[in-house]
Amino acid sequence: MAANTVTNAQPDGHNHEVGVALLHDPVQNKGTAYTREERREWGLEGLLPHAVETLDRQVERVLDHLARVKDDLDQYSYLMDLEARNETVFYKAIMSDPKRFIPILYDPTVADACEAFGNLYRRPRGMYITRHMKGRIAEVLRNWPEKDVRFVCVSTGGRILGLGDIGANGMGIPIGKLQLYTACAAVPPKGLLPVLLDIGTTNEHLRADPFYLGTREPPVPEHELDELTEEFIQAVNEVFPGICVHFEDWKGTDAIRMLDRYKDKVLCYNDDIQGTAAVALAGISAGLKQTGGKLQDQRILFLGAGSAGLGISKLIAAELQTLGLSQDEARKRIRLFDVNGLIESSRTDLTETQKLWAQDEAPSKNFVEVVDRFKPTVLIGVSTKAGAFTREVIETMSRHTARPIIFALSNPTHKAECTAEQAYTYSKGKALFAAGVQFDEFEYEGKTFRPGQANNFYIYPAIGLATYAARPRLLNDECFIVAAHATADQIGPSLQAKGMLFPSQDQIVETEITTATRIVEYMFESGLATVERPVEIRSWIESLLYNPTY
Ligand SMILES: O=C([O-])CC(=O)C(=O)O
Ligand SMILES: [Mg+2]
Repeated sequence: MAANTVTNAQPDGHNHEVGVALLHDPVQNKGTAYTREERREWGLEGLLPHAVETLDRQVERVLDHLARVKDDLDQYSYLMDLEARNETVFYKAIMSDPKRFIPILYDPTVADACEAFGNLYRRPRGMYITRHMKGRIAEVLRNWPEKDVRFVCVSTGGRILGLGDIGANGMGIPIGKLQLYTACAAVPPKGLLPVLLDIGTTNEHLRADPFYLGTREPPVPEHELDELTEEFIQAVNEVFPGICVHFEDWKGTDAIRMLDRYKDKVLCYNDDIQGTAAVALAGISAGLKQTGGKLQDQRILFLGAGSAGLGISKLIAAELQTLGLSQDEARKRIRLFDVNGLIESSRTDLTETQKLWAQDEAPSKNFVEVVDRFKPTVLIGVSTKAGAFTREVIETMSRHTARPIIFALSNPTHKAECTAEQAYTYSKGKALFAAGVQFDEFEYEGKTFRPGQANNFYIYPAIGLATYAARPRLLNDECFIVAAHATADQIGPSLQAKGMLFPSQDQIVETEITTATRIVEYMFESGLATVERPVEIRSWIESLLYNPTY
């Protein structure tokens, strides 16, 4: 019995479990791949079936099983269990076919997983920090077994995808986002920590649900959230020095406030603001390469003026200023329209950030009228209003512009402002279209259209890999602009000919390494990096990558 509980110290200082404990450690476990010698050495004899398998055979079994599971959410659950048993097989399987597995691990399936979080729950993952731990957050973080944590992805659950406030059910998002650091950019999974900052929820339905696993209280007031976040930021930096904080899916106003407060003080970023902005900029740049237009000549209209819309506007304006426009001129190229109508200077309900975008012009609550008046060449939906890009909206836009660029970014699928089919049909095949989720190819009048997926997963894993390698002091907007251009530059002539706005997902790891290389070059040039500059950046980055193998 004793052999099953003792651990053996390894030369690297880590303990090598033995016996059943070894089979229950997902990082070390090799399952049926243990050789006969290893089985003898680690007390595993009799605990495994006879066959000794290769990693490839183990992966084949997983793929064979998944091919027979019809329901995406069942596939998701199977994969989560696999990760909890054997991390190597899990990553090897999903990295063997990222295009197939991104929609399972992540958007749109992760949306269903979050909504059913309390029902699907099997075992804890990541950390849950609540208001009750106030004053003791550092102590609580020390319960995490890994000491060299490099990224914490933290959500309050306050605005999960387009689903609104789902409180602690939102934990699926930090988990999924960090899995994509590894699946899309080969960032080693060991130092990735998902955190749900459980501040309560406005969602009364969930608070009354017997299976709900979060605090059943309304959210803490703003000043208390700010205190809790301040303590959290200090604590993660104290317990895990050099950590990068990735903010994800906070309520919009909280997201903007926290990013403004921390971006110049600690290593952090907000994926919904900066990652989404960069992917939108990448898509617009790629679209303009196809239409031959220039960014400074575009008129860009947003439906939705929350953290994503404001983040994209800010990044586009920053880019326009580098092209020579004044701040004023840059802002004039952009309009935002939200639930209360056009953002213009007579509005009295605007936040400080929204006011920056208010022009002196006639108020309007009619979106089609604004489309007709402003004549956008680029239309971006970040509203969570499914179907808001109606036939009338798209037809009106198409009357004024030869190749309308239309991005329906709200997700999951049932929140998108329009479908690919609608964008192509209403624009009579003229639209360059992308959505936050992947829509199928669509055939219109004999031509096949390939919708893009304008999702921040093209950006944040590369930002993660660059940060992992260069350990920058801070991340600034320029890092995201570099990421956007690096992404757009990877759509070669053959992809452009097919109307593609984003690189193919089949080679996503290669793509993101290329993007990360450009970001790291910028980090060295700008003095953000804190490590010594290697002679050859790309091969150095490649030497740091996670490779799922035994
Ligand atoms: O997760 C995604 O697909 C994009 C995203 O960050 C969000 O919608 O909050
Ligand atoms: Mg998000």
